[in-house]
Amino acid sequence: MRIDVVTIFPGYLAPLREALLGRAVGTGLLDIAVHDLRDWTHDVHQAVDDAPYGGGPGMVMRPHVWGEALDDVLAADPRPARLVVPTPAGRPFTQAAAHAYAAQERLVFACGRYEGIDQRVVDHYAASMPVDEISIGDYVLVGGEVAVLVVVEAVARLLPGVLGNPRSAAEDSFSDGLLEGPAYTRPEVWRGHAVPEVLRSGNHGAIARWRRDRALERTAERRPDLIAALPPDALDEADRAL
Ligand SMILES: Nc1cc(-c2ccc3ccn(Cc4ccccc4)c3c2)n[nH]1
Repeated sequence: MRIDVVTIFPGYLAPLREALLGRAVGTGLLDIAVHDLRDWTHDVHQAVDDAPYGGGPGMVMRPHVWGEALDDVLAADPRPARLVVPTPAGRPFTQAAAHAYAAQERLVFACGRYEGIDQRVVDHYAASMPVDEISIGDYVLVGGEVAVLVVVEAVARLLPGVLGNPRSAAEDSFSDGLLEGPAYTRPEVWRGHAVPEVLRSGNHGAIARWRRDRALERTAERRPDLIAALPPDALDEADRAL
């Protein structure tokens, strides 16, 4: 998979070169290119923003610089691409979206700053390619870069060979629609807190049941919306007895 990121703060994307993702890039599983939007400005001030039409606070990113940048970035590789634009007003980015993105040959991320990017940029490219405006949560960031780090990590970990242990991607949170339950490791007792007995019993049936019960309890308590969204046949009799 090829990933391009266009931003006025390329340094913000440095973490993509670290650890797991860094190795994925090094082994050719992932090809990441970060581009400085200001490379496509022509004025001495390298202006990328201007006052919003209709008034209002802050500045908006000008369409023509984005158009020149995205035209060049898209033309640099023949693979079909999906343009992803983080914004507070976007559709929620979910694990399902991460799986959909992991199946893409190429993702191009446009990182806005200020009050966002002139809407005509999204409208223009949406006429010739898939474009997603996405939100990573109901809180307001200062720009799109952190959202891109989140999305790239969530997607890259699903790519075969990126994670050391492929099982965990298939069985992690949200894969069965529930939150992950509690996890424990040595020592058996830490500051007076013992590991739940069942986890040391070797009884795999009881362990699976206990883990499912803890995941159901946690999900019902913290994310009742996920319980409500489960398909009717998702909960068995033992689940309902909880
Ligand atoms: N989930 C999520 C995404 C963002 C996000 C993404 C891109 C940008 C570009 C500029 N801003 C700042 C901004 C503040 C207020 C209104 C509009 C834009 C961004 C915020 N915040 N929260």
